[in-house]
Amino acid sequence: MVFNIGLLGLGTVGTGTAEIILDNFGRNPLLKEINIKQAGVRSLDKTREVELSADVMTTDLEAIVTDPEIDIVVELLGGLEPARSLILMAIANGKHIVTANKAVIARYGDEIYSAANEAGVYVLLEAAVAGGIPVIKPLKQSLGVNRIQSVIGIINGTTNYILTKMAAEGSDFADVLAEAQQLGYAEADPSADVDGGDAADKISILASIAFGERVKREEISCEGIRQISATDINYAEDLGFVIKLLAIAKGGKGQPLQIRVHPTLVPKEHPLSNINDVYNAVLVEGEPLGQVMFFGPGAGKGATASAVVSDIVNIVGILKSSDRRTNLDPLLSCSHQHYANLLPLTEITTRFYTRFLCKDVPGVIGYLGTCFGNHGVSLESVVQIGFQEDLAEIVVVTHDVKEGDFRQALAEIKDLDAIDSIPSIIRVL
Ligand SMILES: NC(=O)C1=CN([C@@H]2O[C@H](COP(=O)(O)OP(=O)(O)OC[C@H]3O[C@@H](n4cnc5c(N)ncnc54)[C@H](OP(=O)(O)O)[C@@H]3O)[C@@H](O)[C@H]2O)C=CC1
Ligand SMILES: N[C@@H](CC=O)C(=O)O
Ligand code: NA
Repeated sequence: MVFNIGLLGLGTVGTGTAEIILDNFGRNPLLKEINIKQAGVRSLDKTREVELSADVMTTDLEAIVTDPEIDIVVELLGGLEPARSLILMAIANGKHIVTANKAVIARYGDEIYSAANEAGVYVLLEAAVAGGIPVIKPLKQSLGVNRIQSVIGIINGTTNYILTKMAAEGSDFADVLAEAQQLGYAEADPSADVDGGDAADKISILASIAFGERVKREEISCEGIRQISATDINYAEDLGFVIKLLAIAKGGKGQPLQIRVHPTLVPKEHPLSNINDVYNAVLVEGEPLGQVMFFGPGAGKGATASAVVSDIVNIVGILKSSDRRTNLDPLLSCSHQHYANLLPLTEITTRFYTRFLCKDVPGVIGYLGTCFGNHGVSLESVVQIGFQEDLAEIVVVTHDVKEGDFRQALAEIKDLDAIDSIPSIIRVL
C-alpha cells in the first residue's frame, strides 16, 4: 500500500522529515509505504538541502490540503496563519494531521481538535513539545493512569543553549542567540524563544494532556531570559544554583492548576540543573508512579523530524489496520471538554532570589528583614556580596512564600531611603 503525504514547509524540520522518509534503509518498514506527493513552500527558487522532483514542489498550499490522493498533511510552516486555516481545511477534507506547531495548537487546539473529532481524523503533535523527546505520547499512553501532580520542564532549546553558554563561557547573549538561529533551533521570530512564549505554548499543551483539561494560553504567566545578567549567573553559581528557563505546571487534588514560565534558580543537585545546551528535559511526578524524567535533544533538524515521522508512521499503522475513521483511538485523540481554572500568580508558593543595590548605611539588612517580616516572608539567606561603585550589593534568598506577600514586602522595601534599586528578582525551585 502507498500512503501519500503532503508536506507543508520544507525548512529545517521539513527537510529533516523528507530526509528520513527518503532514506528508509534500516528504519521502520512502514516507511517504505510512505510517499511525499507534494511539498509546499514559499519560494521555488531556493536551493534545498533535500532533492525532491520539480513536480512535487509547489507554492499552492491549498491544493495540497484539498488533494483527494493525500492521506496525511504534515504542517511544518510555523506561525499562526496560514497554518491554522490550512490545518482546518485539511481536516475538512478528511486528512490526518501531523504538526510541530505548538503556537497554533496552544491557541487554536480547541477549534482544531473539535474539527478533527467531528471529521474522525487524528492530529498528532509529538514534535511540537521538546522536539525529538517522546513526551506527548508517553503522557497520554504510558503514564495515562497516573494522577499527575506536576510537570516541570526545560522545553525551549534556544534559551537553554543561550543560558548554558553564558554560564560556561561568559558568552554574550546576542552572539549566542545568533548561533542558535544558525543551528536551526530558534523560531522564525526568536523573541518567542527568548521571551518565554514558545515554552508557554509547550507547557499549555503538556498541562492540558497531563491534567485532562483545556488551558487558555493567554492565562499563562510568562517571563523570558532577556534580563538575566552575568552578575546573577555568577551569584547563583556561588550560592549553589544554576539559572534555567523552567516551564512549570502543578495541580491535582481538585485544586486550580498553576502554570508558569520563568527563569529559575535550580539547585545544583536537582536533575534539571544538568540539562545543558539544546537538550530539553521534562520531569513528571504522578501517583502512584513517582518521578520520571524524559531527556534528549529538544530542537534541531534530525531530532524534531524523528518525532514528526514517528507520528506519520503511527497514523499509517492505524490506517493499515482499520478503515473505520469515525472510531478514533481515545489514547491518540483529544476529548477534553472544559477549560482549567488557573491559580493567580499571587497565590503560588515559591522561594525567591532577589538582588538589591543599597546605599551603604548602617542597619540596611535590618530594614530589609523588618519589611519582609511585616509580610510573613522568612529569609533563608542574606548575603552582602560586594559593591557596585558606592552601592552595596545584597542578595536575599527567601524560604517558600506566597508570591503576593513577597510582592507586598518588595513594594514596601522599594520605598526605603536605603534602597537604590532591585535589579533582579528570580524564583527559586
Ligand atoms: N527548528 C526546530 O528545531 C523546531 C521547530 N519546530 C516547529 O516546526 C515548525 C517549522 O519550523 P522550522 O522548520 O524551524 O521553520 P523554517 O522557517 O525553517 O521552515 C518553514 C518552512 O515553511 C515554509 N513556509 C512558511 N510560511 C509559508 C507560507 N506562508 N507559504 C508557504 N510556505 C511557507 C517555508 O518556505 P521557504 O522554504 O520557501 O521559505 C519553509 O520551507 C514550526 O512550527 C516550529 O515551531 C518544532 C520543534 C523544533
Ligand atoms: N525554537 C524551539 C524549537 C523547538 O521547539 C526551541 O528552541 O526549543
Ligand atoms: Na516531543
